[in-house]
Amino acid sequence: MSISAPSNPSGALGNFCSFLVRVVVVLSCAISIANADSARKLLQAPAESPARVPEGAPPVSDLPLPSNLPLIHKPHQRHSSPLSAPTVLAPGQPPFYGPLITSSHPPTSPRLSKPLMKRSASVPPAVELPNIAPTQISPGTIPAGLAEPPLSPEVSNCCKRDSILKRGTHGCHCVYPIKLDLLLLNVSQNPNWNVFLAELASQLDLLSSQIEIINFYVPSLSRLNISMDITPHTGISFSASDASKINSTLVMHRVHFDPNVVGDYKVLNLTWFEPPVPAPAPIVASEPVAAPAHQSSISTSPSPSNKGKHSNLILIFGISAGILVFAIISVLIICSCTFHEGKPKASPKESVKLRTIDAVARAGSLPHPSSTRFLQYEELKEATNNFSPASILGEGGFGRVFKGVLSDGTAVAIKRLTSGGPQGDKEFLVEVEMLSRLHHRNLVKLVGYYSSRESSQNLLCYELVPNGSLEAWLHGPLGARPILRDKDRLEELADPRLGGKYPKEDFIRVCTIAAACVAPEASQRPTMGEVVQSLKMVQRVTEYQDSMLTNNRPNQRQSSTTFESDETSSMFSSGPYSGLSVFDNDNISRTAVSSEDLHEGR
Ligand SMILES: Nc1ncnc2c1ncn2[C@@H]1O[C@H](COP(=O)(O)OP(=O)(O)OP(=O)(O)O)[C@@H](O)[C@H]1O
Repeated sequence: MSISAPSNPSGALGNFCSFLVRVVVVLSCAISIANADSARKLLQAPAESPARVPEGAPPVSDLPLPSNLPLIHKPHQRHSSPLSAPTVLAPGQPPFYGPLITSSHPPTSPRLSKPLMKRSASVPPAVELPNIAPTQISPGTIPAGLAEPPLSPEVSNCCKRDSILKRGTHGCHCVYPIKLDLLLLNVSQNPNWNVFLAELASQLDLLSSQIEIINFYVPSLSRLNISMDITPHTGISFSASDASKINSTLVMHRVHFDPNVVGDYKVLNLTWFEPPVPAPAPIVASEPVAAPAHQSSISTSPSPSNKGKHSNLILIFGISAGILVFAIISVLIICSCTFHEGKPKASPKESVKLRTIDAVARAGSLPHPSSTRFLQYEELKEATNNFSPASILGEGGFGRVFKGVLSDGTAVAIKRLTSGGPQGDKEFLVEVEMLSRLHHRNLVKLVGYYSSRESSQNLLCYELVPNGSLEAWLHGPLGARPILRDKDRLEELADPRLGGKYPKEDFIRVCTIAAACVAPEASQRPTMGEVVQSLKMVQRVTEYQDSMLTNNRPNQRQSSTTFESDETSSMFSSGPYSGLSVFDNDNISRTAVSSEDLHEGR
């Protein structure tokens, strides 16, 4: 019994799985690209949409904004995350004067604060302010009679960029200030600067000690441009809300100075410094210069806005990862199911057989054929009575053949092959595989086999042919040939049931053909085509003679064109029987045989 192997289900499955995996990979790529695009858009959003109100400054964005609202610059960009790139504090509200960038001030005093100097390198010059341009008076000088503002004497190089030394502290205690430039419009001849600072501080909810004048500039007689550093009372920088509050208080003119001291004011610039926030990755999607120079910005890092973007990104990546994992698991499940469906379901009996074959294959270390039964050596040994000489059927070129009966009652002929070595083992198994697939009614069926590399035993088990071989029947002592060679014994070959009632001439002709077929040498035997032609001639001669007898026209036999004789023909063209022609007297020509007969093989 053979077990049909599946038509390579693993190959088709492999192709299917590979297709699905490709689909998943393509989907993943698409998702990644989409994510990257989303991320890029999110990252670029602040720079591309400068008019967007930052979520990070709700106190400011909620405020009613005056037309001359100065914008706040975000000085720190070097270490800032792109998500904390400058955002606009006052969308669509251009300042009346434009911002007064510190760098546009003439370098007057060496006491300009260090952050101011540094920032001038990275911030482009701003809009010119013709109304407040200096006229006759040198910057940093003060007209006679005008009381000079008390400049902060403390300058230190120990602080980092944009930070300044906090006044009144020991050591290098640096803080990030808010820099404020005010244009005082009506400065008295002898203003009390302490009163000015006190008024400013109290109306900004600050302490006087938090404000220090670091520079001044006199554009005209009664006007004075004054630069101040506002330092945080606690911590090292102002919070976004504190900065926004100071900004809005100033620009909305909620601060009122004594008209006898400095008069009204205009806010020229307010810059809020904060410590750089270390970014996890050097993402510099939006450089500081990318922000419009005329717009101040306020940004915190991380601001709530950026947190929101981060959470959006995390959400997108999370969903994408989830989809990817789900797709991969689905593909694996589908592949697994398809693979199990593609497997042939062997019957219990076949399973046992396959297990046996597997076990033997493992033991014998050679792949064993699965298309026929693997028989146990013990069974074969028992069937042949331990390969006793009495069981021998015959011996061929590859070993002896023993007669036996298997445990299930099947009569078999067991051919025990002589060892052919390792190569012989391999060839044996190949042959078994081939023989097991050959099925024909004229071929002896292979029942099973046994093979062991260790014991060098290879046995084939065939169906038993009970009546002996053809050769024995033809050439053996009781066979046909000895009788055919003796004309006196030919009658022994005729079926006794005929009782001698048959055409004797025809019988002789058929015996002649049979004798030719069992010639000792193969080269002397006729081909099958010749045998068929000869038998047909025998039949036609008989029919012709019958017809002649029926019509009572015996002379027509000689004139028949069907069976014209060439006088040289004989029944067989070669061999010892070539001269023997039982048809000679009948003038039967081989050319009378129809062409279709010639195509019949041996
Ligand atoms: N299936 C069978 N049933 C009965 N007898 C068999 C069967 N197979 C072989 N024999 C006997 O065993 C003898 C040896 O057969 P085997 O097939 O080994 O050799 P061979 O066919 O005669 O020649 P070769 O070795 O060239 O194949 C045969 O002559 C026959 O008598």
